[in-house]
This record gives sequence, C-alpha cells and structure tokens, in this order.
Amino acid sequence: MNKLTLTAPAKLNLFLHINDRRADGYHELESLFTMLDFGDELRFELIDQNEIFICGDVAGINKEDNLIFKAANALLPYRKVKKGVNVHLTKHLPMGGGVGGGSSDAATTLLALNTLWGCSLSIQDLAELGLKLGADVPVFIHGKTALAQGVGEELTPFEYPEKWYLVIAPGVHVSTVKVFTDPDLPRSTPKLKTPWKMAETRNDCEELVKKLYPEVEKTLTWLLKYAPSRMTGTGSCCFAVFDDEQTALRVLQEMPSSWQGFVAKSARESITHKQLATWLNKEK
Ligand SMILES: C[C@](O)(CO)[C@H](O)COP(=O)(O)OP(=O)(O)OC[C@H]1O[C@@H](n2ccc(N)nc2=O)[C@H](O)[C@@H]1O
Ligand SMILES: Nc1ncnc2c1ncn2[C@@H]1O[C@H](COP(=O)(O)OP(=O)(O)OP(=O)(O)O)[C@@H](O)[C@H]1O
Repeated sequence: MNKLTLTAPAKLNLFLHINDRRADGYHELESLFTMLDFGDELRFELIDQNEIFICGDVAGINKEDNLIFKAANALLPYRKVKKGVNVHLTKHLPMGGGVGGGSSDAATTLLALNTLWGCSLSIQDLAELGLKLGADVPVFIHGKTALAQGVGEELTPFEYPEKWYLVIAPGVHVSTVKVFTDPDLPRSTPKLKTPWKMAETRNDCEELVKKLYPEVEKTLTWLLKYAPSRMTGTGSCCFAVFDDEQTALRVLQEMPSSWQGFVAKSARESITHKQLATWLNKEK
C-alpha cells in the first residue's frame, strides 16, 4: 500500500457558454466536459520523512505553487498514516493549454493520497476540497463526462458517445484570467433549454482568443479542413473530432512541425478512476 502510479487525464470542453458574470468576478458558465485517455503520469510513494516532495517535470513551477503540493497539503488534516510522500511527475499535457493539466494533477493527487493516507473522504468531500484549488478540479474528481454549470462546480453526468480527438497545442500560452477579464468577452449566452443539440453550441472564448493569439486562429483554420474543430477552455489547445483513430492519426502526421499534438480517445469514466479501482482490487 506504499506505491501508486496514476494518469492525470486531459479534459476537453466540448462546448463552453458564458451566461453571466457574478459580483465576485467569476463567471456563470455551461460546459460539456469529457476526459481523454491521455495525460500526465504521477507516481506516488509514501516515505517515512514527514514531508511532501515533488520531483520530475517540475521546472518553471515553485513547489508551493504546484497544484500537486497544494492538493497534498489540503489533505494533511485528514491523514491517518504518519508518512510523507514523494510525487514523481511526468508532464505530457501542455501547460496553460486549456486541457486542465494542473487541475487534473491536483485531482489525481487528492484521489491517490485519500487512499494512500487512509483519509476516507467521500468523492463529494474531495470535490469540495478540490474546488478551492481550481474551478476544474471537481470534474476530474468525479471523473465522468459531465455538463458543468454554476462556475463549473455543479456537475451532471452526461451520456455522450466516445470519440477520437486530435488535440493541437499551438505553442502559445493563454492566460485564463486575461480572457475572463477582457471587456470583449461575450458573457450573455442564454442558458441551455433541453433538449439542446451539440450543433447549437460553441466556445464563447474562441473569437476573442483567435483575435488575441493569431496562432490559435491558424490552428483552427488548419484543423477545420479535416474535421469539425473547436478550441477547449480558454485555449490555446484546439481539437478536431473523428469517429476512428486511423483518420485522426493520419491528420496528426500532416500537422506543421511547429505545433505539438496528440490523438486520444474520450472516456465515459476517467482513466484515473479505472486505474485506482484496478490497484485497489490487487491490494485487497
Ligand atoms: C474556463 C475553464 O477553463 C473551463 O474548463 C475553467 O473553468 C477554468 O478553470 P481553472 O483554470 O481551474 O480556473 P481557476 O484557477 O479557478 O480560475 C482562473 C481564473 O479564471 C476566471 N474564471 C474561472 C472560472 C469561472 N467560472 N469564472 C472565471 O471568471 C477567474 O478570473 C479566475 O481567477
Ligand atoms: N502540476 C501543475 N501542472 C501544470 N500547471 C501547474 C501545476 N501546478 C501549478 N500550475 C500552474 O497552473 C497554470 C495553469 O495550468 P494548466 O495546465 O492547468 O492550464 P490550463 O490547461 O489552461 O487549465 P484550464 O483549462 O483549467 O484553464 C500553469 O501556468 C502553472 O503555472
């Protein structure tokens, strides 16, 4: 019960509507989140020293700012085992790319240490703890394709077919705060009325981000030649949707070399939860 390796998956916002701005500056939004079978790798190992260590791909982030550290710290009051932890991070997800890498690392840390440290918090408790670390953390804790409302914390599981996605990171870092504070961001999309259709949805941040970051516009224009495509979150990553892996891989091969990309399948249940269940079965 000392070691555990988990994948912290990427998320995509299949659409993102902004309905309103609240008095505290946060935005009321509606978004369909799905998780991909691709992400960062986190290796957890309990240690006798009463410390939280993070190693691996940590360059550019101070330990105290790392969401892995913040998540581990948030669980300390619930720890039943007097052990520290060493977390080894292998980063595969682009930072600030709108695929939620930091939030996913945080959620994966909460899920892993809840088990390794014997905290026994419920998924709901972990989601509440996670929300304090970032608006996207709860969706990774629940680990299901879901419609998010409120500021992103009201989650309703949503049945959506599994598809193949080609995700491209155009190599520009988009600041989420900058997008959400821009006066030109549309903020009054009416709330969804059921039944709604995917074809009637969009990403409300896309036009603004395309204008601010021409590389994002270039990426979307390129992807749209091959398949229906959109930006995820506040960017900069863009995705194209395919019914099969081969076609997605063929397009990836044609991608300009200045961009980075990957092909992955969406999953109704997050890969982290599947891996955790397998590990728990083995440890029984
Ligand atoms: C828009 C999304 O990318 C959709 O996945 C996320 O909800 C953003 O999630 P995140 O990066 O985890 O966001 P946070 O770290 O909580 O917030 C970053 C900043 O985004 C803005 N923000 C975020 C979420 C939200 N519902 N309204 C906002 O206005 C706020 O300015 C906030 O300071
Ligand atoms: N473990 C981590 N991995 C990535 N970023 C982290 C981590 N810890 C802290 N951060 C900080 O969080 C910022 C946003 O990272 P992240 O990769 O989650 O952005 P994002 O994909 O745009 O997220 P979102 O879609 O939720 O807005 C980074 O610029 C970085 O400074």
